Amino acid sequence: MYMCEYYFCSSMEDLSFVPDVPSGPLDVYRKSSTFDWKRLKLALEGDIDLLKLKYKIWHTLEKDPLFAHNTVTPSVEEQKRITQLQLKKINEYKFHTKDMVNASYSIRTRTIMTINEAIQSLNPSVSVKMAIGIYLPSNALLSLGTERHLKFYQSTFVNRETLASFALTEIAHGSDARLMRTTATYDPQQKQFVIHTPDFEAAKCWVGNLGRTCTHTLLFAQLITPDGTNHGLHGFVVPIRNPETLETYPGLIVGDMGEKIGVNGIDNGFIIFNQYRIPRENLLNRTADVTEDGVYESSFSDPSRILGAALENLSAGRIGIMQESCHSIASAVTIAIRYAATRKQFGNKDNEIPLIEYQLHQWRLFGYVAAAVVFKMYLENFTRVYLNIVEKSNVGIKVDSLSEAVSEIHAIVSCSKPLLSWTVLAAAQQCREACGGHGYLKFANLGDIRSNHEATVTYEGDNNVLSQQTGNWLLRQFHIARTGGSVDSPLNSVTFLKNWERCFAVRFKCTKTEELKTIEFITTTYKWLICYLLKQTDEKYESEIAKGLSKFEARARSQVYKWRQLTKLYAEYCTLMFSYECLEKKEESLKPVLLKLFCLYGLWSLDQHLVELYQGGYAHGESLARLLREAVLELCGELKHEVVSVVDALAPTDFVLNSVLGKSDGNLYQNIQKAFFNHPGVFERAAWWREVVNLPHSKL
Ligand SMILES: Cc1cc2nc3c(=O)[nH]c(=O)nc-3n(C[C@H](O)[C@H](O)[C@H](O)COP(=O)(O)OP(=O)(O)OC[C@H]3O[C@@H](n4cnc5c(N)ncnc54)[C@H](O)[C@@H]3O)c2cc1C
Repeated sequence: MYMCEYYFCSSMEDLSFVPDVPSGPLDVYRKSSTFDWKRLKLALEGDIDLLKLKYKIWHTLEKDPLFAHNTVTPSVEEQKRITQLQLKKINEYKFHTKDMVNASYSIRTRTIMTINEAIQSLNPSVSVKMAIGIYLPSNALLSLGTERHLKFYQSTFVNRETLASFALTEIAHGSDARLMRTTATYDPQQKQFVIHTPDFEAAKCWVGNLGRTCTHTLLFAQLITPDGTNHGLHGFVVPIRNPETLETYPGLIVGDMGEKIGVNGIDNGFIIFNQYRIPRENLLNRTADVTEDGVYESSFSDPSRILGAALENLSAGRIGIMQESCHSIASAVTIAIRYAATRKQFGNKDNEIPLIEYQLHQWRLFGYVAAAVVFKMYLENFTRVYLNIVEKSNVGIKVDSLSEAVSEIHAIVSCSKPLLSWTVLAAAQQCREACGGHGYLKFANLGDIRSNHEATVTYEGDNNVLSQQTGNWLLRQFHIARTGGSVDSPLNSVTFLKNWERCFAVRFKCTKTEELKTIEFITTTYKWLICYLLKQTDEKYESEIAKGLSKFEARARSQVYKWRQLTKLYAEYCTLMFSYECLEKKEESLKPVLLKLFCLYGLWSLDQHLVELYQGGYAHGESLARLLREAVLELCGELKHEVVSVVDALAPTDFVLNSVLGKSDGNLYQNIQKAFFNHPGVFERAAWWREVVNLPHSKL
C-alpha cells in the first residue's frame, strides 16, 4: 500500500489520563486476557495526542449540565434546541485550538475528525450538525471557492459565527444529481444570479440545519447564462436567514421536515426559491465562472466533470462517516460483550453459565468485535494516506500519479462507506438482540445507537448507488490488465491484477484450520474472488451490451450477484490490506490478539462468499466450508478470554457510553435497579387513573 509515516507506540507513554476500569464482576475475564488494554486503546487510536484530546472532550462535557443525559426522550423540537445549544457550547470550548487553524491540512483535518468522533459517541446529532454545518461547507469553500469566499470561510470555520448547510437533494431527485432542476440564472443588468424552484418536486430537501437554524446554505443549482445555455450543476453560497433574528429572507419558503427515525436533534429542512437574488460573487468559481457580462468561462470542457469535482469533496465527509461508524460499533459491542460476560442463563443454581461461554453467542458477537478493531486500523492507515495525498497536492508538492491516486481513493471510499455503515447497522441489531429484553430498553442505548446510525447507509450517497462507482473503476482496471496495459493503482489495492490469471489459477489446498488462520490464505482467497467476480461481471456486462443495451442499461442488468458482490469483496479486501499494514506496525505484545481479530474478521467475511468460491471452482468437496467454519469457531473460542479487554480498549467512558447494561463496573443488576428506581414517576399512580377505572355506581 501507499507509503506514509506511522506513529510508533513505545512502552514509555504515560497512559494515566485513561481512567482505570473499576474492579468487579468483569475481573474474571479481564484477568484472563493476554495484553494491556490501555496499550491496545492507544494502538487503536494511533496517536497519543488525539487520544488525550478525546478524553479532554469527554471529561469536559461530562461536567457540563447541558450535556447531561435524559432518561426520557425529549420532544423533537426540544432535541433540536438542545443540539443547537450543545453545538454552540462546543464552539465556545474551542476544542479546535488556534494552532490547529494554522496547522497543516492533514493535522488540522485529523484533529477535526477526532473532535467529531469524540462528540459523535456522545450525541450523534451534534456531530452531524457540526459536520454538515461547518466542516463540509468549509471544505467545499476551500476546494470550490476562491479568495472572494474567504470571508465566509472565516466566519463559518474559524469564528463559528455562521452555521451553514449543504443543499443538493431535491424532492424528486436524490441519487441522480444530474437531473436536479433548481436553476441559477445570471442577470447581467443587476450582476446577480436568480435562484428559482420551478415546482415542489424541485424543492431542495433533507438539508440538515436548514429547518430551523442555518443562516447560509451551499446550494447546487443548474447554472444558466443569459444566452439560455445550461452549464450544469454549480455551487453557490446562498443567505437564508438573518443571523440576528433567524427569520428567513423574503423570496424563500423554508420548512422543517419533522420527526425522523433517528438523529432528531438535526433540523432537516426543505426550501423553495421564488426568483431569489444573490450577488454574482456567490458562485463558487474555482473551476468555472461567469463574467459580469454573462459569459461562462471554465477550465473543464465537460460540465459533468465540474459536478464530479464538486462531489469529490464528499470523500472527506464519507471518511468522517466511516470514523463515526467505528465509534458506533465500538459502543454497541462494548455493551453486548459486557452484558454477555455478566449475564448468566442456564447451568445449575450454584453455577449458572455466563452468555459469553456459549459458542452461539460468541459466533453472533465476536465477528463484530473483530470488525470494530479491523475497521479502526483500516481507517487509521487509510485516512493518513488520504490526507497525505491531499496535503501534498494542496501545497503543490508533486505526487506521483496524482489523478490515478484520486480515482483509486474515490473507488475505495465509495465501497468502504457502504461496507462499514452496513456492517455497523447489522452489528447494532445483533448486539440489541444479544442483550435480550433488557437490550430493548432505552437505557441500554442500543436502540439509539442503531437508529441514529441508520441514516448513514443513505446520506452522502446511498450505499447501493455509491458502490456502483467502485465497479466502474475496477472493471476499467481489469480491462487494462487483460489487454496487457499498466494497472493504475498507486495505492496498490489492485496491483495484483497485473497477474490476474495467476491469482485466478490458485486452488484451495489446505488440510488444517491453522493454514486458514493466516494473512496468506485470506489475501490469496480474496484475490481469487475479486478476479472471479471481475470476470463474471465483465462477461455479464458485455453480454448485455451485445444485446444492444446502452451502457447504463447493461450496468443496471449486471448488478445483482455480480457488480454489487464485486464491490463488497473489494471493500473487504481493502479493509483487510490497509488494516494488516497498520497491524504490522503495532507493538509486539499486541500482535497476537490483533492477529486473531484480523483472521476472525477475514474468515467470518469469507464465510459469506462460499457460494462463489465453489461456483467458480476455487474448491471442491466439503473441506473448504468445513475448515473455514471450524477456524471461525476456534478463533471465537480463543478470543473468549480476550474480548472483555478488547472492548475496554474500544469503549469510550461510561458517561459517553450511556448504557446501564454496558457500564465498566459490570454490576449489571445493581445498575438496572438504580435505573428502574430512579426513572421519573416510577412508583406513582398513573395521573390518568380516573379515566380507566369503573367507579362504583351511586346507591342513591
Ligand atoms: C438523515 C438524512 C440527512 C440528509 N442530509 C442531507 C443534506 O444535508 N443535504 C442533502 O443535500 N441531502 C441530504 N440527505 C439526502 C440524501 O443524500 C439522499 O437521501 C440520498 O442521496 C439518496 O437519495 P434519495 O433519497 O433520493 O434516494 P433515491 O435516489 O430515490 O433512491 C431510493 C432507492 O433506490 C435505489 N436506487 C436509486 N437508483 C438506483 C439505480 N440506478 N440502481 C439501483 N438502485 C437504485 C437506491 O439504492 C435507494 O435504495 C439526507 C438524508 C437523510 C436520510
